[in-house]
Amino acid sequence: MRLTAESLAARRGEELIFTNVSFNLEDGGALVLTGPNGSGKSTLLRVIAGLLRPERGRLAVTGAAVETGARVGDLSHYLGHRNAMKQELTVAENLAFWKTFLSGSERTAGQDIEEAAEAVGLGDITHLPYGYLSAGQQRRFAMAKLLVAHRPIWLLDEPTAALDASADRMFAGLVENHLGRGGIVIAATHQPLGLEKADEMRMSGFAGVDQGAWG
Ligand SMILES: Nc1ncnc2c1ncn2[C@@H]1O[C@H](COP(=O)(O)OP(=O)(O)OP(=O)(O)O)[C@@H](O)[C@H]1O
Repeated sequence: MRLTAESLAARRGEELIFTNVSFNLEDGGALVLTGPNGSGKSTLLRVIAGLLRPERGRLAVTGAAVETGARVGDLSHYLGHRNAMKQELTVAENLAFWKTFLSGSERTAGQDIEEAAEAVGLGDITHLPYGYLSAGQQRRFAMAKLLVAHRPIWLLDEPTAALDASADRMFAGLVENHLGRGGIVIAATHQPLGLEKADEMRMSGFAGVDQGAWG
């Protein structure tokens, strides 16, 4: 699989956030987005996920296992700043919802809920309401969502915020494992994720826009 972005530009409201963002990632490839607050990392992830329309540019995913015309968003897990879990449902109920919602077919079936909970180090508390858990436990279970359905592309926004050191290592292991199986990861982060091989793209916000980047 190959994920290509060509000359992407994005706008939020009236503001142009970035222009001319291009990259190529193949099986096992990771891209880490860095840059100051407000430089457009989350915006770029949302564009890739298909949650925001790019102002300009093109995104494409190709490969033997990719159906013609497949959208990047449909092949992606998007882990945003928010965990996208219902506070009043139990962890197991939340993960069951995501498993059903995200696994369209045999090919996209992921791990069992208990297996995914074990993988994030919290196998014994899936019966608790999500809202009872600490911020770090909630984030760990948001990561378990990546495991209950298979999506080859992981789009991660500040994935390790609120995590302790052991959870950082656990998460680096999950990501390395995904990459080792040919997955692709794009992560926005202020902290090193501990990935052995990752390209870095530093976002600089409005720079370029003033320099006539529209051409
Ligand atoms: N819904 C929105 N409407 C208008 N402007 C927005 C919206 N969301 C974000 N922005 C603006 O877009 C710019 C880029 O924000 P973005 O969240 O992509 O930055 P970031 O690099 O992820 O920042 P951080 O490191 O703080 O998470 C900021 O100036 C922000 O104010």
